[in-house]
Amino acid sequence: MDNIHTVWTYLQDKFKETLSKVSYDTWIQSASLVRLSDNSITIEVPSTLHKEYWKNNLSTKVVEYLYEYLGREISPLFVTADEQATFMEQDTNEKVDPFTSENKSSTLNSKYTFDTFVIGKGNQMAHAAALVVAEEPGTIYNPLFFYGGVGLGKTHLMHAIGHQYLQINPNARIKYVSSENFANDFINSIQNRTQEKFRQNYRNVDLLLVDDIQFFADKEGTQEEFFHTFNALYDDRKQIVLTSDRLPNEIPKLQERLVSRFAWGLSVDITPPDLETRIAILRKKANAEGLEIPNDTLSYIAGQIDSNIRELEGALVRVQAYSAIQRNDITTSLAADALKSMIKNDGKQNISIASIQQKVSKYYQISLTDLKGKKRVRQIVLPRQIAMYLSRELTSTSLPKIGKEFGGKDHTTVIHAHEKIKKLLNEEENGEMREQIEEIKKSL
Ligand SMILES: Nc1ncnc2c1ncn2[C@@H]1O[C@H](COP(=O)(O)OP(=O)(O)OP(=O)(O)O)[C@@H](O)[C@H]1O
Repeated sequence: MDNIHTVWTYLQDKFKETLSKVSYDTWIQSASLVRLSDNSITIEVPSTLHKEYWKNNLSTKVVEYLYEYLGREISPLFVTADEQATFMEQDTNEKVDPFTSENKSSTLNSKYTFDTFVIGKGNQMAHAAALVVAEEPGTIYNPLFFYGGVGLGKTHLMHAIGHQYLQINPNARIKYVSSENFANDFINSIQNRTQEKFRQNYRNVDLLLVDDIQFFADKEGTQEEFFHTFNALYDDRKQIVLTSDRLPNEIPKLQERLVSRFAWGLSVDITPPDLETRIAILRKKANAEGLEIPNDTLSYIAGQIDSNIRELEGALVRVQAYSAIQRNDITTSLAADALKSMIKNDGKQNISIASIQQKVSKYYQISLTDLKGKKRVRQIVLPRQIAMYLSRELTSTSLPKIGKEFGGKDHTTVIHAHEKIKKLLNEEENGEMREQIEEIKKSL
């Protein structure tokens, strides 16, 4: 039977024969075959830039090669890692790919393993807890709860637990889902009167991984259902792993009984990586993709992107693509050029948090010390939240870093401020506030 690995190896070999080394390294090495069915395949690529390239330059070849190998016409679909994550979640309840023998792990991203995870100060404890849970599930830390800012490796660790668990128990039933997909599955099951199937799907598993549970906020029916799912699995001593961008008690409108259950196990935060860890992550990614990048260039890139690992990876992809397009080796000056255009593209590089703070404090006539301080009076709190909102909207700075710039506040305070101002701006009666914010923006 055709196996996803052999088909991918065949395609890789064919491309190796026809492409130059640098093209092969840039486009093929960075991709992976994530799904194979009777008449289609899905290839995961690192970015939209790669996706366009595959579509325009490589897709005809894929069809041709697969026809040669499989004797039938197969249409290729290209997805970025983010899109793939969504597909995976949507797919978990339904199809079983007849061509792979790895159905149990089909919901796990093969790149997110313990082997590819770099340990640093900010994630050491989370990593250790993840390993314990993978090896002794359902006993010591149940549930295991990871929380922290965007793109810091929570999902990666979750998948790593799944892979490790499967390695030890090859027949284990594992389910990975985002909280949004859990909610969608639940709603669909009500609409289609398939609630029993839904329950079986979620309760007959050995390991349940639920990502981004902050999106349970405000979804009462889903919380109710999740409460029962949680209880059934917990009583059965099945391991549950959850992630969120904040602690359970900071998730608005999360039922108290869920908050308290989530606290039964272990909650561990993941904080942004220091420079050394960022360099180590870049080095590992570069090695995995067979890229030769001098150490000073790796340090340069790591120095530019200082908090979010997803962005750090994006920067590496950009540098890699830039070098392939320019047909030049990767050097620090090439990286600087590549990243300059990246930063220019999102238009966020020129505005600093300090300038936002200055303009906002001047506009509302409060001191900078108050703006960054802890006073809770309305005349100060609102400008402070507006300044945080603008910092999030107009700069690429991570949430924890914004919090730090505002007198060492937690990233959840920034999330809260951003959400609050966004909501106020959407309310019709707040026209005056919209104008004020526009005026501040113009002055920046
Ligand atoms: N310590 C690490 N070592 C290697 N790669 C990492 C590490 N941490 C994160 N990454 C990589 O960074 C990217 C983002 O990580 P991930 O998706 O796990 O973040 P997250 O915390 O779940 O973010 P979000 O809150 O947006 O869901 C992934 O490609 C992941 O492989």
